Amino acid sequence: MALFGFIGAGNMGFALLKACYSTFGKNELVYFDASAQKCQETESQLGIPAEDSNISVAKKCKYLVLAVKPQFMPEVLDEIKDVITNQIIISIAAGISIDSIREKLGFPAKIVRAMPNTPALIFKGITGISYSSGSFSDEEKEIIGRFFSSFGRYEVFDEKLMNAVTCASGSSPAYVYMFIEALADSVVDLGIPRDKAYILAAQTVLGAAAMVLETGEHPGALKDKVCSPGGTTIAAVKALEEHGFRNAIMKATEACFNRAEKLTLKK
Ligand SMILES: NC(=O)C1=CN([C@@H]2O[C@H](COP(=O)(O)OP(=O)(O)OC[C@H]3O[C@@H](n4cnc5c(N)ncnc54)[C@H](O)[C@@H]3O)[C@@H](O)[C@H]2O)C=CC1
Ligand SMILES: O=C(O)[C@@H]1CCC=N1
Repeated sequence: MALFGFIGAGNMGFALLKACYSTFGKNELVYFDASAQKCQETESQLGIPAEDSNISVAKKCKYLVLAVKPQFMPEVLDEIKDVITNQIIISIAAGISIDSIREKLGFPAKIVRAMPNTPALIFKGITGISYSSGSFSDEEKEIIGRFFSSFGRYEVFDEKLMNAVTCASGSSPAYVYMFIEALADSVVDLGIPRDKAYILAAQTVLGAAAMVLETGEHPGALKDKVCSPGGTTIAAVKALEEHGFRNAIMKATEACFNRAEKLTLKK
């Protein structure tokens, strides 16, 4: 019997498997992916052979991580529902509510709904989590906490905020990469070599993010300290405002949230 079982070893499933491997060890992990290639890749990287089915994974673990796309959740839940007894389900699927999972399973299993992000692959993720009703023991909460800490930080939210969390944790790395790409392209245009452009842009994002987290100062105050009167930065800030920079981010969040709301499992 292993502590953790994974159904799905794609982008996120593999990242979480890898972190779990480092924290809990290979004897505490079982997994299966419908793609034989994913199973082979995971075995070659972690040295753990895949199980032969989702059922086998579900039967052999206490904490069952569902890491398939939201569209595949109904078929996976149908497949495993007869072997779920006291396992705790950890779902990372965008938009899929705790109630809709319980409805598919046919009973009120203990569920943790979570929204991690891809920096989990290098143990620098941020995950929003939400506990279902049902009493989680202190030991279960401790193991769940260690699991989510194994690939970065985590924060607990009321489930009604999980689609909003998705906009700021799960999806937002994509826009940060777009920002880095655009900033790098713009300085390549000014003659900076491309490799150095990515270093300048990415290290700036890393450093600015660390300033927010480590100083506790308001992001606006930190921005003001960069903007010398009549200087270069305020000229750039003015151009960003003229082009709707902040509004573009807010519109992105609105679109992300609306999509998450639409993904909820149909009965
Ligand atoms: N990619 C991301 O940045 C994030 C993704 N998520 C969530 O994680 C989940 C997985 O997303 P990704 O890893 O990006 O997708 P992915 O497509 O990379 O991985 C999903 C894996 O599930 C496997 N799979 C499909 N049907 C299956 C079945 N019936 N049984 C077993 N395995 C099956 C696929 O072969 C694939 O390897 C999604 O629900 C997504 O909403 C959450 C946070 C961030
Ligand atoms: O784009 C998606 O639907 C998934 C969920 C959050 C990040 N990737």
